[in-house]
Parts: sequence; structure tokens; C-alpha cells
Amino acid sequence: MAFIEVEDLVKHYGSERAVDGVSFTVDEGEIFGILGPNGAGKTTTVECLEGLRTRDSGRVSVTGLDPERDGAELKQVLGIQLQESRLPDRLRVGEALDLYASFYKRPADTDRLIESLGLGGKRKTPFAKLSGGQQQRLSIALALVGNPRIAVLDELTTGLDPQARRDTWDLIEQVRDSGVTIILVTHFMDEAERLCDRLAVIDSGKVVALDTPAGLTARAGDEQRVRFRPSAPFADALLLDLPEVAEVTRTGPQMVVTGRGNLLQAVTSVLARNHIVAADLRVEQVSLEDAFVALTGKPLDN
Ligand SMILES: Nc1ncnc2c1ncn2[C@@H]1O[C@H](COP(=O)(O)OP(=O)(O)OP(=O)(O)O)[C@@H](O)[C@H]1O
Repeated sequence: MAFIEVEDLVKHYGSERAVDGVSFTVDEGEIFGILGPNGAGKTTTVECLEGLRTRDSGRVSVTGLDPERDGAELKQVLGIQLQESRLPDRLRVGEALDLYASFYKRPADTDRLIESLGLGGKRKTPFAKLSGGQQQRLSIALALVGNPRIAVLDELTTGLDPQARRDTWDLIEQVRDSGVTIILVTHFMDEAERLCDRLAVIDSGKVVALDTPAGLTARAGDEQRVRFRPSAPFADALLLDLPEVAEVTRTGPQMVVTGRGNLLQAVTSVLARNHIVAADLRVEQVSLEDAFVALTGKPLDN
């Protein structure tokens, strides 16, 4: 039996089928991503896994426990970081951690947890006086205070600045290295690509792909794009005649040449032969974002 198993999970809200037959498994020790646009059914899926929602049908097993039947036992192995979790403004960091620790049979040492999450010196600081990044760290600390085997993190870095996001990613890798299995719900491609060992891409309540980030990207093909500003006008046909080139588009002074194989060399050779200089030349490979569009027919951030 897999560490975590979700099989043919279905959940309706009224007549809306928010989760429509979702299946996946998670191995012990991995960071498993659930990626999808707003309203795709990600949160509902993990809420069924956490025992916070009752499923309409399907099977869910978390370390052999059924969240609906074995809720009390599950709470001892699962740590949850809720989306946009807010605490009372005046609750101090130490008080919040001690309170949450009291819910568990074998809580973590809160002093060590505070230190390892970079909140050292903040024990007496009220929630409202923490920065966005520190509040996020506290919510991760609260998810870990019960010494869980699994942590479910929902929209981990929403609202954080780039540095705080990178720090949080480092932290999550440390948590995984300490042996915690992580389920990460996100709608950020860069986060999924950086952190996840495997990903379920969810769209309109269904899993449309289940793979490693590299595997997903490979599915979108080996297409490349070469962007540049030509120093002189020329006919598109010059490039379209090349076997490597599939498409040429122009946006203002910029040209984008899409194709395969040794595209860069083919394009630059033709330009050189015609005495055209390519300024601001850039080559782009297929990204996870392209893979997502190929799979769902729409961009992630819609
Ligand atoms: N409590 C609820 N009552 C009614 N409909 C709901 C409820 N919660 C979610 N939904 C609807 O179910 C669908 C899936 O929502 P869900 O929150 O699971 O998606 P999500 O992928 O987590 O989205 P987001 O990234 O915006 O949180 C959406 O259409 C949403 O409007």
C-alpha cells in the first residue's frame, strides 16, 4: 500500500462537481505538488485527505488511515498549514506554538522549532507585529509542532516577496530532509518546479497529468524559441525556409522564431549570411508553464 492513496475521489458542492474522480498516490519522503488554477479543486481535494470535508465517493488512505473514520489518529500524524491562516493579533508566537503543541501527544520542542524556522527572538512578539514572511513561517511552525509524518501546505508563498519566497523554499527542503512527507498545494509554476518531486496537475476537478516536473515539461515537446531584434528588415520566408523553423512571429521590433533541433545555429547562420545583426538575442526552452498550457489549453494564472 502506498503511503498516501487517493482513488476516484468525488466531491460536490450542490450541483457543482468540484472534485471529479481524482486519483494519485504519494510516496513517503517526497514533496508531492498539487498544481492547478484557481477553483480547480485543489483545496477541496486536500481537505478530503485531511478529514476536514466529507467526500461523496472514492477512497482515501493516509498511512493506512481513513480520514473520515480515523480522524483522531490522523491528527497525530498530519500537520496542516491552512490557506491564509490568521491568528488573533495579540497572540504571541510562543503562546500560539504552546497552544497548538498541547493538542498533540508527542509535540515537537517549540524552542527548537522556533529557532529552526528562523523565528528565534520572536517568542514574545504578537502575531500582528510579524512581517508577512514571519507570519508564514509561524504557520509552517504550527503545521510542524505536532511532529507530523506528513505536512500539507496550501498556497505556501502567496503574498510573500521574492526573497521571503526563496527562504521559505529552502525551509521546506529542510523539513523534507528531516523526514517529513510534504503535500504542497500551489498555483505557482516556479514553486512547483523548484520543490516538487512529482506533481498532479488538476483542472476542473480532474487530474490531467501526474509526473515529475521534468517529465511534464518533456511532454510539451522539445520546442524552443529564439527572440531577437533584427538590425534590418527582412522577409519571414528567409527563416521559414529552414527545416528547423516552425513559426515566425513579430511583436513590434522583436521577432520570435519557434522551432526544433539546432534552431539557434540555423537562425543565426541565415542572419549572418544576410548581414543582419540580432540584438538582445535570447533562447527559451519549453517551461512547465508551456506544459501546463499544452495540457489544459489555458494559462495557469487565469
Ligand atoms: N464551501 C464551498 N461551497 C461551495 N462551493 C465551493 C466551496 N469551496 C469551494 N467551492 C467551489 O468548488 C470549486 C473548487 O474549489 P477549491 O477551493 O477546491 O479550488 P482550488 O483549486 O483550491 O482553488 P483556489 O486556488 O482558488 O483555492 C470552486 O469552483 C469553488 O468555487
